[in-house]
Amino acid sequence: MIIDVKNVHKTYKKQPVLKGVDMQIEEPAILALVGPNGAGKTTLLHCMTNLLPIDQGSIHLLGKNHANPEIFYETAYMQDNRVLYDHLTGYDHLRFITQVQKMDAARIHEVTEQVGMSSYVKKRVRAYSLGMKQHLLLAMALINKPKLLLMDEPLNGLDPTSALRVRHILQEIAEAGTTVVLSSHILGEIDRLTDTIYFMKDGVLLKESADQFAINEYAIYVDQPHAAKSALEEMEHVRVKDGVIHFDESTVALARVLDTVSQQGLTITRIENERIGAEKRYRELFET
Ligand SMILES: Nc1ncnc2c1ncn2[C@@H]1O[C@H](COP(=O)(O)OP(=O)(O)OP(=O)(O)O)[C@@H](O)[C@H]1O
Repeated sequence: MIIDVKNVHKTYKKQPVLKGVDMQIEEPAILALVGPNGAGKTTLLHCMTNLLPIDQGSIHLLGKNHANPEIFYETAYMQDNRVLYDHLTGYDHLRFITQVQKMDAARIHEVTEQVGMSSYVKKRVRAYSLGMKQHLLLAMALINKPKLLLMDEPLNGLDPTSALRVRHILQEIAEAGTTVVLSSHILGEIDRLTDTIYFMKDGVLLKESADQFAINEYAIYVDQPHAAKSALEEMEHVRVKDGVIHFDESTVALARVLDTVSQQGLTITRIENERIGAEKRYRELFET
């Protein structure tokens, strides 16, 4: 089993945070950990990697007890940037890991190219932006080619190009057999990465598959926005805003909207389609 978390409890002083968490992963996959601030996501990741002791339950990663330090030859944990040392360079951080893990230093060059930080790897971390620090943390997490990669908010502070690059890297390593667990508040990005979401609510994990709640949201742009409004505003579940026709495919058939548009003699100039899953379910679970 890749991840076997059983009935884990964790209380800080008198505040219970994890109240019987279970997570069993048998096949390589990308899994998202989602929940509001303070729900306990970081606490769970810290417990999984044994940075925090658990009060009750058991945790095994890649078949080994999580207290066995050998797990770090095959597991990586990308934490937030407080683990970085300002006065050291990115290279120093990576070199330290290759030395401890007895890896060839040539791997540093490979991984810095992969995450796109070659131009500043020799600069001190104090001169890094938030996004540059995220790149370094990612390089540190990937350098030992982990079979299991745990990531706390890896998309924080990334510009759209970097976020795209990270998404591609995660998809690539997942296809090659690495299991990735990432916590994130960027729900649109989660929808692009995975269908398997663990929502953390009231100290336990609810496993959900986006297949069951995702919707296909369409936005159709036409050449005569005013005509679109009068032709479609009567249609149930269709909204026309600023001349753009919006609807969710589970409530209105695409063909029906397209027929109406063409009957009115309108020309479609653009169609956008977005899968919305994590965000919709998040609202149902946490904003009631
Ligand atoms: N060292 C600590 N001592 C006491 N309480 C703590 C400690 N660390 C976290 N907590 C509390 O535990 C709860 C869960 O915190 P945690 O950081 O795990 O949440 P999170 O889901 O990762 O939140 P975020 O999305 O804001 O990162 C919070 O109420 C927090 O105040």
